[in-house]
Amino acid sequence: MMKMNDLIHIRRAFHQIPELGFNEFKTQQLLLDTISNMEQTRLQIKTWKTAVFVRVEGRQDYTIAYRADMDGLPITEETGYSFASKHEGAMHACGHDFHMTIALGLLDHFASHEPECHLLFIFQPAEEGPGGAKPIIEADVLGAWQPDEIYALHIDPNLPVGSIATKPGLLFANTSELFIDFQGKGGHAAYPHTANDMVVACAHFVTQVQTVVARNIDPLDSAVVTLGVIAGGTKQNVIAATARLEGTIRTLSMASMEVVKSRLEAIAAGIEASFACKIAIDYGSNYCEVYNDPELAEAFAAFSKTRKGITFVEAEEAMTGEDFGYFLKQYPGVMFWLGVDSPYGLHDSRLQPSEEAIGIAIEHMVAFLSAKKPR
Ligand SMILES: CC(=O)N[C@@H](CCC[C@H](N)C(=O)O)C(=O)O
Repeated sequence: MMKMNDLIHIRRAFHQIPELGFNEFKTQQLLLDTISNMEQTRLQIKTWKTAVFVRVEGRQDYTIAYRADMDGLPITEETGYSFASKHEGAMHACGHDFHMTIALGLLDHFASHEPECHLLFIFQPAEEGPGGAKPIIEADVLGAWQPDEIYALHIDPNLPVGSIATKPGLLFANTSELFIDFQGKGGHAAYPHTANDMVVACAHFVTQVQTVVARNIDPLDSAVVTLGVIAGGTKQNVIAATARLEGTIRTLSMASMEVVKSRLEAIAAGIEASFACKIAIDYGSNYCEVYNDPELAEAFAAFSKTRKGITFVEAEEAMTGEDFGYFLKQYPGVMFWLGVDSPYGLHDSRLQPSEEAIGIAIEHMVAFLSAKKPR
């Protein structure tokens, strides 16, 4: 059985090897090595691309899945940790090192304590993009291992350690990535009349995008358009022939997603006309909302409220995205936040979640899954 020290060691090992979506090769190997040291009698293991699936045979013919995501982000770490990322320009800045460690702690427990229901652990690649849940479902990778219920957690830096938060129904937003390429005519800085400057066209586009939510979305609904990358040009005295924006759209309803996309396209058409350029919009990968099964979420909340050392918090809807939403479209289940009390937030190069939360989450979910009966 793994001890707390072993789990901290594993979390730090994951932390040092963050890998981007569908490139989680070392991460997959570390998962498999760790799982191979567990009691094997009731385990069945399979892999698909960089994903790992482990089924634990239980007493009742009812399967509860638990999902942990595996990928890191293209962020240069600035935590100052002795166990900081060894992969330059990549970091576990969204807590997936925690998510995997907690899942391993649970798996280790149930490998040597027969669970009431069958358990299915899903170590899923590419949550940050392009998305691993949908391809797993579409390729029917689970086959006969179909879950009856599914659960997952996400660390929450804003909540104190010992907190668990969720809500029935809508928890996270619909998302769409956004990649916008501007193509014009470059030229000499001193001859602007011979070119059409894509830095200026791009700047106009960025400014106009700020009206999309403010002037098209019902204030009682919610939407976000964030442009996280702006790039263009090659030299200070060369007029840029191209520019590129990268971002993401978040909406609580699918109707608002369609409104945002059509407004972006209308703005692009206007900029194309006024700057005599071409603009191509690519929506990359899209995630559906995360919608918790109301009955299961109420039951999970009720259980959490009975647990000593746990403070249950009624969550608000968040504009984060999660491709766990695709699993929840397929199987009833619950996603919840785990308090990790970091002074810096998710996707911050200084994210410092408290490792104390790992043991708390494992204990909580061991108790929950041990008490869980088929519906
Ligand atoms: C929990 C979390 O932070 N998830 C990510 C999901 C990103 C999806 C996709 N790459 C996008 O940017 O739209 C998030 O940023 O919310």
